[in-house]
Amino acid sequence: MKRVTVILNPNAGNAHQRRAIAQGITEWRSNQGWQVRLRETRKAGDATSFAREEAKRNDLIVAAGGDGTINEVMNGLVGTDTALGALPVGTGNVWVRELQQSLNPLHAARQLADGHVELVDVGQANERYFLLMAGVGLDAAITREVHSADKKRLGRLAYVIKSLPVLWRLRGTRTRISLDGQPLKGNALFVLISNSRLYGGVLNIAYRAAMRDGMLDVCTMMGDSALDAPKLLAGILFRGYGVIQGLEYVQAREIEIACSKPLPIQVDGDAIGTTPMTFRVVPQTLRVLLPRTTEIN
Ligand SMILES: Nc1ncnc2c1ncn2[C@@H]1O[C@H](COP(=O)(O)OP(=O)(O)OP(=O)(O)O)[C@@H](O)[C@H]1O
Repeated sequence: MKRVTVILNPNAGNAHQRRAIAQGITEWRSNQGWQVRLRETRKAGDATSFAREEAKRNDLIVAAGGDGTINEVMNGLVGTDTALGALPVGTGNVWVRELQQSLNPLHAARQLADGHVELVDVGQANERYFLLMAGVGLDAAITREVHSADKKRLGRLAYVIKSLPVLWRLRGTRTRISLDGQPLKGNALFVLISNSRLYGGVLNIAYRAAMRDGMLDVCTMMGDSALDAPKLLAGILFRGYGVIQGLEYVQAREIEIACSKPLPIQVDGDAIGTTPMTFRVVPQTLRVLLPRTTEIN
């Protein structure tokens, strides 16, 4: 018998999605014979402490929330034998999209019942682990402006609206990056350090990323202001890394970033601090439960 704890962020999602989760749990109990407990978070940070506690007595911890809740749960599971599962109740649901898992929580629960476990790499930003990616500069500045009420009201459109004033103010910041000891300097607009491929659920920026290769994929976007953004975006879409000026793609195990002024940093969609920061890969350290048909890169 499988012992499972579902950690639910009651702030994410709507009543319809929560009913679907309750239905999924009922099916796990009756069809799979799983012993399932539900715990609801009350504040940011709860999901990590709950996951750490529950990892001692469970085979599987399921994060029911958005990517932020999944990130908090995986921070409590790294290095344990307990697997991470996800039920999508968030705004972006990038992890669930990356796994080609259903965005309907009940269908996603059925896929997990029939799923398989794989061991994957995670990234680390100073002490904080990340599953998908870390962003320095532009995207973290936008993330800081998007509050959970905005996401509830506007969904993913909140990111588009909040990006406009951030883009207006955007200026390149003198930045030194060390990629496994190799220096890279320039005026950074945005640096993406990725463990997985799908950025924001829509764009394959780190198109070579693989979650079991023991590497992080680093995309650096240098420039003076948002006027450089269309060129850089075209470079990303047409894979012009190393060809378009200011756009580079490198794989590394350890990345240090320092800037002339502190730049914001986000991991898995939540703002966590500012530069300077060191990022590293922790290879094959997290068990994840995937739909049967999903093959992880
Ligand atoms: N009960 C709670 N009250 C307030 N904040 C919470 C609670 N539970 C979790 N959080 C915080 O809310 C953040 C965002 O939640 P979550 O990721 O689940 O939803 P979302 O932001 O709508 O989705 P996405 O990350 O996919 O955009 C989490 O990173 C976590 O720190």
